[in-house]
Amino acid sequence: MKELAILTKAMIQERKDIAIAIVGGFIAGIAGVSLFSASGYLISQTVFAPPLYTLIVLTSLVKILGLLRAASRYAERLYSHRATFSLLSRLRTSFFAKLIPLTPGILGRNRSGDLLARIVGDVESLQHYFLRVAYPPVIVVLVFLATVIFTSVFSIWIACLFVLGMLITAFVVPGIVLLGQRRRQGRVREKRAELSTEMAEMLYGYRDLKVYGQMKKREQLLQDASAALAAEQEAAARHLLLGQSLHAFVAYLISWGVLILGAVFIVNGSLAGVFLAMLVMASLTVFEEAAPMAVLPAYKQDSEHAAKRLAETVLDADRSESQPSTALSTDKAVSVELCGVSFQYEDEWRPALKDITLSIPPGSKTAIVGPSGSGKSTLIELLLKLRVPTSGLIRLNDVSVRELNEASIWQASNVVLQHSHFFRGTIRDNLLLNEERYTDEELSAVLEKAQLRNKSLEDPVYEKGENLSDGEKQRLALARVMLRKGRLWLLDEPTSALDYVTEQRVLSHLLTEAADDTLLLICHRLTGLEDMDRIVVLDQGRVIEAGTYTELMEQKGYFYEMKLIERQMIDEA
Ligand SMILES: Nc1ncnc2c1ncn2[C@@H]1O[C@H](COP(=O)(O)OP(=O)(O)OP(=O)(O)O)[C@@H](O)[C@H]1O
Repeated sequence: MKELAILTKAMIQERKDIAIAIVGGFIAGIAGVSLFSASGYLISQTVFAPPLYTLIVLTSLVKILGLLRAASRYAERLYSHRATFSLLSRLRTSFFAKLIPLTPGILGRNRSGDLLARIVGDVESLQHYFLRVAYPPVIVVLVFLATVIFTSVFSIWIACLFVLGMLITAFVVPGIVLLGQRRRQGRVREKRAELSTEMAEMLYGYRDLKVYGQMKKREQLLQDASAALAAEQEAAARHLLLGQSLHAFVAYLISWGVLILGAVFIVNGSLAGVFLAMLVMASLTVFEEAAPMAVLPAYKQDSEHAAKRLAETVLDADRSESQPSTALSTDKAVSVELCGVSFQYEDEWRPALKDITLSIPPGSKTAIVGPSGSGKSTLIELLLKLRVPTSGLIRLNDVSVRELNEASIWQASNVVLQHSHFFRGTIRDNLLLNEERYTDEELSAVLEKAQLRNKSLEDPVYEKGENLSDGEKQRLALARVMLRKGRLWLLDEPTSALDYVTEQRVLSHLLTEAADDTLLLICHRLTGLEDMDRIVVLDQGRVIEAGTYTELMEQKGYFYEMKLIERQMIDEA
C-alpha cells in the first residue's frame, strides 16, 4: 500500500534493531518450544526410572532453556520497542514537516480537534504495523518451520496436523476476526475525532461558554463523546479478544488431535510412548507463539487506514514539497510589487482581493486602511506566501514570490499578525524566538521601546499569554519583532488594543527601527498616518484610493470622510 511506504522507509532505517528483535524472537520461540518439549520428555522419562545422569542432563537443559528464553525474549522486546519508538518519532517529525507548509489552509479545512486526533491517534496506530504486523509473522513462520521439521522426525502425520492447525490459525481465525473489524475500527476513529473536537472547542472557548451559560451543556457533550468512544473501544477490544479465544480454542483442538493421533501411533507401535507428552507440549507452545497471527490482519487494516488518513491530511504537501531555492535577500530594503493580484478563499463565493496593483518602493512606509473585511490581512498572507494568489503576480525585490523560497521570505520579514502566539515560559523565552543571542540589556531595551516597562525578563507567561492583557500581548509581539533583522516589516493592526498615547510612542519607536526598511502597516485608526509615505485604502478587496496623507485629504474621498468621522467621534468623546 502506497501510504505505508513512508513507514517501510522508516523501518529500513531501523533495520539493525529490527534484525536483533527478529533473532531474539526466534531464539525465544525455539527456546520456548524446546523448553516445554524437554519438560514433557523429562516427565515421561522419570516414569521409566532412567539413570540419574539422564535426569540431571534433562533438568539442566530445562533450566538453561528457561534462562535462554527469558533473556532472548527480553532482547526481542527491548529492541523491537526501541525500533518502535524511533519509528514513531520519525513518523511524527515527517508528518509535521509535511503539515507545517500547509498551514494556515489546513486549519481552515479540518477541525483542530480532528487534526490533533490524527496527529496523535493515527500516528500512534501506525506503531501496530511494525509491532503486530510486520515482524511477528517472520518469527512465527521460522519457529513453526523448525518445530514442524523437529516433529516430522517422530511422526510425519503429527507434523501434518501441525501444518493444518497453522493454516487454520493463520487464515481462518484472522479472517473471522477481520469480519466487522473495519467497521468497528472506523467507528473508534470517528468517536476519537469527535472527542478531540469537543475537547478543543471547550478548551478554546471556555470563557465564552461560561459567560453564555453553556458550560454544563458542553460538559455533557464531552462526557457523551467520551462514553461513546469508550463503548466503541470496548466493542473493538471484545472483538479482538474473540479472535484470541478462537485461536486458543484451535490450539487446544490441535493438541487434542496430537494426543489422539499419538495414542493411535503408540498402540500400532510407530511411536515410542515416551515422546507423546513432548509432542503435546510442543504443539501447545508453538501455537501459543503463533497467537499474534489471530489479530494480525485486524491491526494491518487499522494501520493502513491510519496511514491513509494521514496521507489524505497532507496530500497537498507532496505537491508543494519542492520549494524554489532562490532566497529573498536581507541586504537591502525590500521592494514590493503587486500586478493584478486577485485572491479567493476556497469555498467562498466572492474574492477577498480583486485585481490589486501596487508598487511599494524599498524603504518606504505604507499604511493600509479600510473597513473590516476589505482584505487587508489577506494581502499580508499573500506577501508571506502563506497563500497563493488566484491570479496576478507578486514580486519582492523584482523576483516573483513563486520563485522565492518561503522560509527566506519569513526570514527577511518582521511580522506581527493580528493574533500573536505566546508560549508558556517567561517574557525572555517569548522574546527569544529566533536563533540570535541577545544580552539582557538589549532585551530590556526593546521592552522599554515597546512600552513594556512594567514587565521584567523573568516574569512568567502562561500558555497562549493568558496572564497578559491584550495590550501587553501586542506590545510583547512588537518587542519581539524589534529584535528581528528583517528588511520588510508587515504589521497587521499591531497597536489596536493600545491607548492613543502608548500607541504613538510605540509607533514612533517602530518607525525609527524600520527607518531604512520597507514597512507596511495595517491599521483602523487614522491618527498618526501623516508620517507615512503613502496610504492605500482598500474596500471590498479593491484599492479605492492611494496617496500621501495630504493628497488623500485634498482628494476629499473615502479617506477624508473616514477622517472626518474619526475626528468628530474623538471630539464627542
Ligand atoms: N480563512 C478564511 N476563509 C474564508 N474566508 C476568509 C478567510 N479569512 C478571511 N476571509 C474572508 O476574506 C475577506 C477579507 O478578510 P481579511 O481578514 O483579509 O479582511 P481585513 O480587511 O483584514 O479585516 P479586519 O480589518 O476585520 O481584520 C473577508 O470577507 C473574510 O470573511
